[in-house]
Amino acid sequence: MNSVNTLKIPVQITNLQRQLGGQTILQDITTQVRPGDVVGLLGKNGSGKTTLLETLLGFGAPAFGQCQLWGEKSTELAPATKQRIGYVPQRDELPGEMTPKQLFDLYRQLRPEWNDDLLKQLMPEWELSEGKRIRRMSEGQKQKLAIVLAVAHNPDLLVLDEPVASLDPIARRQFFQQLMDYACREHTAIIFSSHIVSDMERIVSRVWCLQNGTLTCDQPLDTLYETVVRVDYSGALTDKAVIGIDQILFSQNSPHGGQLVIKDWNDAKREQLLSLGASQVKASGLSLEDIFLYWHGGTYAN
Ligand SMILES: Nc1ncnc2c1ncn2[C@@H]1O[C@H](COP(=O)(O)OP(=O)(O)OP(=O)(O)O)[C@@H](O)[C@H]1O
Repeated sequence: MNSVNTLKIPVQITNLQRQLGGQTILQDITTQVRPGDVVGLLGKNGSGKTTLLETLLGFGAPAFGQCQLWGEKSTELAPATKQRIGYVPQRDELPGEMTPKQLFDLYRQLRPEWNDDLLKQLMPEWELSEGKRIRRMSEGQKQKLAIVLAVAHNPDLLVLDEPVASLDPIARRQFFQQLMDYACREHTAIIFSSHIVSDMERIVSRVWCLQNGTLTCDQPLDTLYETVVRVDYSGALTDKAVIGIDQILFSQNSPHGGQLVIKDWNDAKREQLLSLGASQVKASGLSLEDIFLYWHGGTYAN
């Protein structure tokens, strides 16, 4: 890739390995995020999501490989490049003794692209008061304020680590609607992690899935829907025969028929099933939540 191209790519991660406390937390991650991409980062507790988001933002150096934002090494970003980023950390890092108004006054000085119009729209929409001390706010109110602060300077890259964990269902819906409007309007690259997969499904264009620090899925959401499917079939397919089919995430077989969940579903796999003795092969789509559950072993999937 030439340097002109990397300048246009908000996030480029190459062969990333990160170690913490002598342990390898992230390994072999190579991926990128382009302008307008909305990436949903999924993974079980402890799979490395926060570590990945913090590393790509330059809060800590990789043991191997690198993260670049618009062609600059994340750990050595120029001040002007930092201004292009909005970040909502997983833990509340707001100064409790300040009010939102005092914070806004401060940020307005520091951030040239500060957007007071957006603030005027978001504060009442989210029922936030400018004069209330932050330490007196509820967790959800603080989370909303952190989101407002992250978007109010019109960033080109927005990174949100569990941004909706404390929000009520109405606020969550509002947040996703606003994020969607924002992404369409500004062509901003967005990466966010969440355990609420059904919400994520409404908005993401791409899915990253981390398993023990490895990116095992990095695909457009549409591709996932098309290629990870539940297959119902009639006929006697033995467990032994099923083992010969690549990328099976789940299987339940009886002498009369059965059900499989398969990755990378395509016509060749359909033919393979037919040649093994299956008939009436019918593939149907899955929700992102079910895809995620099957991807992790399927124990609790429907
Ligand atoms: N400073 C640290 N030193 C050693 N290990 C750490 C440190 N920070 C995190 N880890 C470990 O790294 C792994 C990944 O943690 P991380 O917080 O990135 O996971 P996560 O996917 O964000 O989890 P969750 O969904 O619970 O927020 C965990 O096993 C955690 O214990």
